[in-house]
Amino acid sequence: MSSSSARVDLDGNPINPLTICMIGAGGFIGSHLCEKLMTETQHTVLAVDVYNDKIKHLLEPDSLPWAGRIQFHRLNIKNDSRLEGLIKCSDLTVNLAAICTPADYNTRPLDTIYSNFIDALPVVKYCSENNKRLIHFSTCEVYGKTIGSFLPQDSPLRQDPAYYLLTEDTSPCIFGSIEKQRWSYACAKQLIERLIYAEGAENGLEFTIVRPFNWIGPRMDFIPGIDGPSEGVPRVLACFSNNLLRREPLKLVDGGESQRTFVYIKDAIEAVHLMIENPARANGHIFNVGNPNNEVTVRQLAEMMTKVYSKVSGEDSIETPTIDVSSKEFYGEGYDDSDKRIPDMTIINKQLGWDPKTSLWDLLESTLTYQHRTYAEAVKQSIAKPLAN
Ligand SMILES: NC(=O)c1ccc[n+]([C@@H]2O[C@H](COP(=O)([O-])OP(=O)(O)OC[C@H]3O[C@@H](n4cnc5c(N)ncnc54)[C@H](O)[C@@H]3O)[C@@H](O)[C@H]2O)c1
Ligand SMILES: O=c1ccn([C@@H]2O[C@H](COP(=O)(O)OP(=O)(O)O[C@H]3OC[C@](O)(CO)[C@H]3O)[C@@H](O)[C@H]2O)c(=O)[nH]1
Repeated sequence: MSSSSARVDLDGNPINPLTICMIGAGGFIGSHLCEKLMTETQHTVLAVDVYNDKIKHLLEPDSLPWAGRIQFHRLNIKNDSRLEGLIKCSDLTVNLAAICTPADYNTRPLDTIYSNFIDALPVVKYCSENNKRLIHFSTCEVYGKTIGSFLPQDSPLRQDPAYYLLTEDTSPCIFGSIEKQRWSYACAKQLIERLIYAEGAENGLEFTIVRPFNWIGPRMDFIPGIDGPSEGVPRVLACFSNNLLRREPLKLVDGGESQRTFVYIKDAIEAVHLMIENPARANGHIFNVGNPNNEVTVRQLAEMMTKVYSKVSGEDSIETPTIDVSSKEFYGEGYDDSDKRIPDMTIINKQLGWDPKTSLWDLLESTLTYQHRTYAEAVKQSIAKPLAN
């Protein structure tokens, strides 16, 4: 779609081109958000990250239709004095930068806490001091475990949505004990949310907080040994994709009984786009962004991915498609898990009229088609190499 000055917001007001400082623009969500802003709007993006592999296709060649509207700034926000200048010359800052892979939360808790709390502090401060709007990415993990998970297994109350539905302004945040270092991430995210909220209340910071519920799609994380470390453990979509590409059983942590709702990245990006262009409706709000209709256990996810991958690759599935592993074996000491995550969509629907559209089967079909096209050949070669030596 071509962008035009006639575009209007949800209240019929013309949308003026913005300059957006996007921190973490080189990651999974950032790459899709940059793509959306380049192809469908006239906004300019100052893309900040330490990596740019996932947005290279948007940065060059110079003949791209949006050339001049996206600039990459390779900087680490931990220690770079250029950050304040970039925030100052933007209308809006979107902060996506974080360590956000569960394998790191209990094994690198200090890096996790620094990344998700300490490193975000200057971003909040510069936005507040310079009267700049901030959209900050938090997580559904701030809810932790559901109230329902503490009820007896056979309690009929477990079926009552009041005991499991996660609502921005009423649900409690329930984390495990301190030695369960899994919660280092959720706790750091919760504290930065509280700080942003306090900056809004005391100093008038215009903010929106996003709580993503398992956004998945192409370019998520990495395939170990291909475009990431061989021993690295990415999030579940990439772990299972890697197993399917290598024709290995998918590993189900603690029986694969945890439940998740998965939303297609392209649906979720629509929601962020609406937040960017409708500040009067988005400011001061915390938004769940997920797809309550796409709930599965991790075991069901594994089964569905196996079927979809067979369809898109034309390969039969292996004889033993899944195996069970303990969380201690897979993630190490201090891992814990959220039992169930269903987002209440009332607030985002009321404020922005947003609803997710894509079914889990359809989103897996397009994502696994991408995974197969992008990685199958490289994985085959990496498997063949040691044999050839
Ligand atoms: N993908 C999801 O489903 C999901 C769910 C919950 C929360 N989130 C949150 O959304 C945000 C983006 O997630 P994502 O899935 O795109 O993750 P990602 O890891 O793909 O992207 C994060 C990006 O931030 C960059 N970054 C990290 N530290 C940096 C630093 N100090 N300086 C500069 N750049 C830095 C990384 O290089 C990376 O490119 C994170 O804050 C995450 O906690 C995502
Ligand atoms: O090979 C595997 C990998 C994972 N699991 C289990 O799948 C569940 C989901 O895991 P994952 O996608 O890695 O992450 P979480 O949903 O637990 O946490 C994320 O949610 C949002 C975010 O904040 C950022 O993305 C992050 O914290 C889980 O139960 C794993 O144990 C598996 O069985 N096999």
